[in-house]
Amino acid sequence: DSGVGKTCLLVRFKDGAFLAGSFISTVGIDFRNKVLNVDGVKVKLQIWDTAGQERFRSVTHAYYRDAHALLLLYDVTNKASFDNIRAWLSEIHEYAQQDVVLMLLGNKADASHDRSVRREEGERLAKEFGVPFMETSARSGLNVELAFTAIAKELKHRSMKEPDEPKFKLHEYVNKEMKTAGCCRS
Ligand SMILES: Nc1nc2c(ncn2[C@@H]2O[C@H](COP(=O)(O)OP(=O)(O)OP(=O)(O)O)[C@@H](O)[C@H]2O)c(=O)[nH]1
Repeated sequence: DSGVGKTCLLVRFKDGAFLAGSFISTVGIDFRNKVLNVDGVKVKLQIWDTAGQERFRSVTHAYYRDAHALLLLYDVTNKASFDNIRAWLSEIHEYAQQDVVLMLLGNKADASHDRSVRREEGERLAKEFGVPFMETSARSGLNVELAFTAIAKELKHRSMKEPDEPKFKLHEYVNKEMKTAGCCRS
């Protein structure tokens, strides 16, 4: 949805900074590239930042088809954005590739006073749909690197398919990383 923090999350990942100040809603679509080193291999991520506003829906639909991965965000301070996740998931099933890598993110985890969606609710929804889940914060940086790195690892493993290499398991990787970091790394 609009305002959940998609642009801020991407800017935090790309530039390591938080876009404070007034909220400038994305018009249509935007993108940023970032090159990551994944286990000694350079992986270039081209990350599309969609507009959450309803009036841009037809523009954003066009980009689902070519996406290798989708990060689906809601805002933990905005219950409606959480409730809308089911509708976004059905859009994804309609427009995206069947084997698209999906991850559910509950953003603005820093905003504890305004929280209206508990972490357990996010976990439950993610489990229901079989997608990895974590809470993030573009403001504090919580789990931002982890979310994008996990996606990059999955995409790298899919594209390289080394015969002797064990299959990368995104779910397990995310759960393990969250546990070792006590779920709260920035
Ligand atoms: N507290 C807090 N505020 C955040 C966080 N991420 C984004 N915001 C604020 O939420 C507002 C919206 O952020 P954007 O990143 O522009 O939202 P968006 O999802 O890209 O919105 P659209 O472009 O309209 O789809 C801004 O005022 C941000 O400062 C966060 O992690 N914590």
